[in-house]
Amino acid sequence: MTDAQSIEQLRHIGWRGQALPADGRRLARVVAQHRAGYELHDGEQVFGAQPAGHFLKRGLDPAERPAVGDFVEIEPGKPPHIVIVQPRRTVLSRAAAGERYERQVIAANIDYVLVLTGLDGDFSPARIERYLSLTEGSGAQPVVVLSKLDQRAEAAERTAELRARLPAGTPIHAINGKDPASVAALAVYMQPGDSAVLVGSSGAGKSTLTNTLMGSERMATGSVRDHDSRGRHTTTYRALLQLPSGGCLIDTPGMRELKLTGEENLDLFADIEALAENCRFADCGHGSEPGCAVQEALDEGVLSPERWRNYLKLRDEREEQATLLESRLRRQRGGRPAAKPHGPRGSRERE
Ligand SMILES: Nc1nc2c(ncn2[C@@H]2O[C@H](COP(=O)(O)OP(=O)(O)OP(=O)(O)O)[C@@H](O)[C@H]2O)c(=O)[nH]1
Ligand SMILES: [Zn+2]
Repeated sequence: MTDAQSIEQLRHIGWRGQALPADGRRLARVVAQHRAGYELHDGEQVFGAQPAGHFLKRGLDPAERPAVGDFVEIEPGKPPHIVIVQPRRTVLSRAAAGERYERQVIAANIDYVLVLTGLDGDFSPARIERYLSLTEGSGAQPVVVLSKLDQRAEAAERTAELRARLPAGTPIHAINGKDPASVAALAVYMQPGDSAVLVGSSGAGKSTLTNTLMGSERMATGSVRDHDSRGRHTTTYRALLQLPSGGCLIDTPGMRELKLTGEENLDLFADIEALAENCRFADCGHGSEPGCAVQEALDEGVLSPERWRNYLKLRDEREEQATLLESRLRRQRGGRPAAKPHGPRGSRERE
């Protein structure tokens, strides 16, 4: 570690603050969390650190502990200690598995979630919608990236199909992940102070895109690693990449296991929920009920059956999760019933 930290350097690890910490503390970003402690990046190098005692207190909300993506203030020492977690600008989280209900922070301070899908056999609007619903409420902006533009004749139709289906304003980019000129369109999401994560199924082209984004710098680092004992540096190497465009790309294993938590709003389907408000019966099951606005929209081709099915699937999953969440909260409170996140609607005909 050098003496003075530069704000310029911190911008390249995604920091957007104005004032450096006082009292001899330094600023760094959490890039990985292990049982044995944290791995931090200070804009220059990666090093290990321990949380200060107050983070280990029993009963502390786990969300208050340092998490991947956090900017933390550290006190020097061997090892250095994390004393403060700076306020988060965004939080990607999920309900943690386990006996007690807990929210687990997957990554903090992520500005853009790049949802990567191939225009080939990987193409699935339903899966894209699922990823988009995961970012709802996080503060991070989702960006849909379609790879393999060079490979598929039907690329234009698929892109158009998606544009018509997703909420207006969702950025969609079709690219060839191997071509730097094509990938350059994504640089707007990776400027100094920006942090992006890349999600998508295996084979979608995440590594290919990452390599192209990194350009020659990544290749240089890659060849160094090849002479290294592989594995040992892998986490460090992958966890936070400083991009030539000035921003950074964070790669955390947690991002690949995102699940719906029961708290999503499904804002993405606001039009369907508005449509259902027009059914004759307030508790319409949208099956064979008379006066069902959803069936009418399906019949008229205004609503696509595929999108309707995906909405139902995500809604059921959300309700299942919400029930689980409620029973966990009740157990935690010792048997007292909780307010239901999504209560049943009254069975009555509308006026
Ligand atoms: N032609 C073409 N091929 C691509 C493109 N993007 C990825 N590929 C190819 O698709 C295959 C899978 O790409 P990867 O980058 O390894 O995919 P990944 O998402 O990192 O996959 P995992 O590591 O399994 O998660 C490779 O053979 C790439 O060369 C693209 O835009 N155009
Ligand atoms: Zn209905």
